[in-house]
Amino acid sequence: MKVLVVMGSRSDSHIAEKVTAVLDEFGVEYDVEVASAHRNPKKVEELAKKDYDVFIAIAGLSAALPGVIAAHTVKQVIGVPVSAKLNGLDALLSIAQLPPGVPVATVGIDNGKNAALLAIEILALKDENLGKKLEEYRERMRA
Ligand SMILES: Nc1c(C(=O)O)ncn1[C@@H]1O[C@H](COP(=O)(O)O)[C@@H](O)[C@H]1O
Repeated sequence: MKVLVVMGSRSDSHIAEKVTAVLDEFGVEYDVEVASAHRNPKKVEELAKKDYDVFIAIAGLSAALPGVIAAHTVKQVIGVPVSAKLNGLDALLSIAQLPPGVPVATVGIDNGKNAALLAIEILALKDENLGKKLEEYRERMRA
């Protein structure tokens, strides 16, 4: 099982690092790409049509990226709004307000950590071992 972590610009790398740190911790395989739905729509379409299990799309400003990926796949897409301007409220609203029929899961502004954990929860539906790791993670948090 593999996750695609895609960001709209290299300037979002600090958020992508939060995502990959958690995926590494859980031993989840992933690829990282930079692709903008506005600047390079063909690349975004090609990536969205690849056989990943979950997509994590990181974007600031108008943040079309998660929704455009969702337009090309029926796999789960998790959007991470980035605080590039307006404290990230612009990106949060863009990602949360997809039209009915094309859902994107949204986490908090800059919250790459939760995006990774949500992706792991989705993968854990088919991977008992990952489920156990999530239980242990929660246990450590409680302690
Ligand atoms: N939201 C998008 C998309 C997209 O949605 O396709 N492409 C770039 N961006 C965002 O523009 C911001 C500024 O990008 P630059 O720093 O490259 O100017 C970034 O936060 C990026 O995610």
